[in-house]
Amino acid sequence: MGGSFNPAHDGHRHLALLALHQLGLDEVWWLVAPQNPLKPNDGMAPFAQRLAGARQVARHPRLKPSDIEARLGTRYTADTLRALQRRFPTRRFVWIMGADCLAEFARWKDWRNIFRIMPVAVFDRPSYSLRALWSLAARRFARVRLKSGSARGLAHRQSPAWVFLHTRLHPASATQIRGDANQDRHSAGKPLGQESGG
Ligand SMILES: Nc1ncnc2c1ncn2[C@@H]1O[C@H](COP(=O)(O)OP(=O)(O)OP(=O)(O)O)[C@@H](O)[C@H]1O
Ligand SMILES: O=C(O)c1ccc[n+]([C@@H]2O[C@H](COP(=O)([O-])O)[C@@H](O)[C@H]2O)c1
Repeated sequence: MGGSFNPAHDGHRHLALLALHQLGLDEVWWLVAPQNPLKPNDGMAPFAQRLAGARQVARHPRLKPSDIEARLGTRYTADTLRALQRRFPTRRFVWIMGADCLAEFARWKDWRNIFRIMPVAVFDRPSYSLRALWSLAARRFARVRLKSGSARGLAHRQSPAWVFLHTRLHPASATQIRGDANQDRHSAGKPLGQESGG
């Protein structure tokens, strides 16, 4: 699974543990993205800080935050996944993401080929399931969507193949955490009693 992890939070851990168990994986690698090509650089914490945060949140021997995307020198997921397969030819990979990513997948570079490079597992996330399932990507690849009962063997399927898993939801979001932190900083600068509102 890839992410900005700006910052890492329990929603990432929730997603990774669901993927580990429901897909029957050996490990879940957290590819800390040097820079999401669709997100502004502004407000993005330094890479080392985001990686350190991911390591603190993961706290599990089989969840592996990694700087490999920075070392591979790739920025787009399609390039990263091809490079991973070249570097680890005997491993079987699954690309894991939350429903919000599927909802906007058609904006990613070479997104059709991501489905062809390796199997994809999408996990539900509060308020995104309808948008994800009606997205261009979901409709375009509807014929190769597997039933959720096939999730366990997904890593061994021929791509394109993907699943959408309706699972327990986790409300955490980095946008909200950054918003709360800004609010706290803002309130801290105000006289007592004026922390919220005007
Ligand atoms: N609460 C969650 N439930 C399920 N998946 C999640 C959750 N939070 C993040 N993810 C997934 O983790 C991956 C990395 O997410 P990311 O680092 O962008 O966190 P985020 O909370 O979505 O950040 P932001 O709000 O800045 O977009 C993505 O695939 C995203 O869909
Ligand atoms: O390849 C792309 O065009 C692309 C566009 C948007 C996001 N991504 C990747 O999707 C992952 C999730 O990104 P984010 O910022 O939502 O956590 C992360 O690995 C990004 O590099 C990739």
